[in-house]
Amino acid sequence: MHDGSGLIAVQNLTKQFGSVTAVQNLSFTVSPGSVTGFLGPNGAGKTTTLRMLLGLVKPTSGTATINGRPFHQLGRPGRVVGAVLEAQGFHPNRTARNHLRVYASAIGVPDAQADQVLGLVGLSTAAGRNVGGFSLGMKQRMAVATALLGDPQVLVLDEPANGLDPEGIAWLRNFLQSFARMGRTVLISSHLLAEVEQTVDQVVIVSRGQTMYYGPLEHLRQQQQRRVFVQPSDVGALATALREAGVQALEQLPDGRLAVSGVDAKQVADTALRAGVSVYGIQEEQADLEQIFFRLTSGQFAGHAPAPYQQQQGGWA
Ligand SMILES: Nc1ncnc2c1ncn2[C@@H]1O[C@H](COP(=O)(O)OP(=O)(O)OP(=O)(O)O)[C@@H](O)[C@H]1O
Repeated sequence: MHDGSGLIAVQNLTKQFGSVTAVQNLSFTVSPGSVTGFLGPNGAGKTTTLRMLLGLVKPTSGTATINGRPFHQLGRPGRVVGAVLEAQGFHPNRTARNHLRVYASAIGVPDAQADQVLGLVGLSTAAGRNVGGFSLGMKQRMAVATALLGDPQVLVLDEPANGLDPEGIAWLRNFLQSFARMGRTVLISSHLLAEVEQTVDQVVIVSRGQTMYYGPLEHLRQQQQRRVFVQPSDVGALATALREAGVQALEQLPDGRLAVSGVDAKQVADTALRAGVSVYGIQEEQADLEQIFFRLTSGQFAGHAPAPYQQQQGGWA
């Protein structure tokens, strides 16, 4: 039973807890048929935003709507949006099936739906087992199953990949992508880009309650300045030729290579050829999304880029 498009719209959303601004003027939309990653480091305001979307926290200003309505105005919200906000408290001595039946009755859907959603998350064979004995990955699947009970148009999951092993992450990815392909809407939060990189179509990256980037992950990658590392026979001559060609972002590395920003390898090689400089090696740097993510979200690095050619050991934070 779906009474709308499944569009999530967050507009100029702000939440102030006393002197703490948890969310500041946040805007984004999530369209049906896509999986959107809601990314940011711990404390960035992700959970607060999702709680406002789900009617659990009142915005200080701005709006968060599903199908154009705030949560409390959705007729039968359990049928419109399924959500998992935190690692769920499961009654350890209750079977998976019974746990789901309790929730099914709470949102007014038939008992049979419990077995239906267990099938969807691959837990049919564990239906009669106590949830207390489930692995973390199985509990995450149970949480997703609970969110699916009302056959919702919109799925909102807070850190669903948290604690999942690679197999669990692969399962989640396939599941969410096929759910979205049915024309439904999926919004998942994570503080780790790598965890959801393969799953999401677009991302909303937040830091300190504000949007840092909103759009397809691929555009983010493309926006980053490329760098070319070149090993020339004469660094000085190539640097001069590149400057004459209008390239200013050059740096000589201690190992004798030249790092050139904002051009591709072909342009550098052509310039070297014209200047009569031999090229012994040339390499284009692949933009590392994880590093881009850290640059966008780490306040520490907000005002300046890190020393360009230092080898990064174990991330930026
Ligand atoms: N009920 C509350 N009272 C006061 N401050 C709060 C409350 N809820 C959240 N905050 C603060 O708002 C900010 C954003 O928190 P939030 O939990 O939304 O971030 P998050 O991005 O979900 O982080 P995490 O990944 O750690 O869950 C933090 O500074 C947090 O301490």
